[in-house]
Amino acid sequence: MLSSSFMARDRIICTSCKMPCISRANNPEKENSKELEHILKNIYQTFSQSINVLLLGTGESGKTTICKQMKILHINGFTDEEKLSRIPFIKQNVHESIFCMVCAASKITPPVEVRDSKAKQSAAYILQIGPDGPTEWTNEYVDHVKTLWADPDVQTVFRRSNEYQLIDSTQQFLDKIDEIRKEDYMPTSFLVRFLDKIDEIRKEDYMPTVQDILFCRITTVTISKIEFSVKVQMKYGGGWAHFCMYDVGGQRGHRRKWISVFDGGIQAILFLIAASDFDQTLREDERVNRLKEAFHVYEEIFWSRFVRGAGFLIFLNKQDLLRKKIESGRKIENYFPDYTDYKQKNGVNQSNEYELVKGFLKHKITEISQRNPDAVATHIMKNVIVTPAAVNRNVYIHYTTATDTDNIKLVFDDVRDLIIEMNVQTFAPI
Ligand SMILES: Nc1nc2c(ncn2[C@@H]2O[C@H](COP(=O)(O)OP(=O)(O)OP(=O)(O)O)[C@@H](O)[C@H]2O)c(=O)[nH]1
Ligand SMILES: [Mg+2]
Repeated sequence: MLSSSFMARDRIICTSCKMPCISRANNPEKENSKELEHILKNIYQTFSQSINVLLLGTGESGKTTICKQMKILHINGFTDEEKLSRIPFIKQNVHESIFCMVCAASKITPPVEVRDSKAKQSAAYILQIGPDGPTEWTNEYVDHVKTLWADPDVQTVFRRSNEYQLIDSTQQFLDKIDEIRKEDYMPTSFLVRFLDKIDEIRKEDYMPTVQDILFCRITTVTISKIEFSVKVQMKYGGGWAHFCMYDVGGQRGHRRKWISVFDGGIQAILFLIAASDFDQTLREDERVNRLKEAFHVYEEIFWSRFVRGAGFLIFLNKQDLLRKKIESGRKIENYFPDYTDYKQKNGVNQSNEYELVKGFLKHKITEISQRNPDAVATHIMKNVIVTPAAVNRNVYIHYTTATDTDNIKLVFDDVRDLIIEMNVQTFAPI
């Protein structure tokens, strides 16, 4: 938690004026002090200019999902028009999931044979459609998808999804069909969580829910910007802080565009790492472990001279999936052998494996952030990194589930205060 001297205790907010809005503390001793003048000036400056936050992280770490959450939390959610515009992506995600599993069945080692004759027919049908999906969602198509998803062999392929590239929202989209079919089905956002909504999705009047949108993966975004204002209350003043959040593509091919965003003056970086990625490989290079790549990229960005002045926050994201994996017996030490050593040192009084893994990932990040700059190698982004700058900054780590609005609301409240605090300190005298 934060230990800032600027954190809200005496909440003094001026309600009559618009942004930027600063009120003075009603404290006669302090009011005239130089220190208070200085603090107020710094707060004023922070509030009167936009705070640029850059979301970074490798492909599918959850950056776009965080932006969608900011829209829900700070900009009245999505309009009907925006929701409707997501339908093609949702349909594409459903097809991508099922097509991908059918293809993977014969390719993984050992392969999985789909034995049921009906499911076999469905698999052939889906394969013959190809990766782009059907031009129209007919009943025939939907029935084939459902047959496959219900098939135990396809479920086996699904459980082995770390051995090939499957999008994370697969289960959410495909699971819920039966629920939705029920007579007493209430389409609350909780129930409608993108599970096997396929019956629903094919309908002419289908309107995606916020949860559908959160779980929908949109591959086309390379750089997008979202602007919002949040109310901030601090000890000596408060007001509306204006945030500009930049969402960039995270796959290797997109990373060279990151530099153009750095040039705009970035006050804070939210670096996302999909914690559940430990047993998966990159979509763009199946020889490379996803989590190892995330750590490499983190290292390069952390030491980059381009972001020297920026505050740094790390989201260890996809905690829901990490927990599921660990609780189902997946072993992180098979991919990160140093976990065994960490466990021996730290696991004595710790029976909860998931908590230990969380601690281990945090430890890895701390280790990277404390490395001797001279030892920092450059990997993928060698054109961006010049000389590692002398960086002296704290590293703040949050465990997040980007698809959970409540979780992100809580985390962002902390992050907001921290970013403001970092920026107020930027103006402080040395
Ligand atoms: N279960 C779960 N799924 C998540 C979480 N965060 C993101 N996802 C899903 O992961 C997929 C990728 O998320 P995105 O937000 O598109 O990732 P990104 O970082 O923008 O990816 P690129 O744009 O390719 O760099 C989407 O299907 C999201 O719904 C999470 O915390 N839990
Ligand atoms: Mg994205």
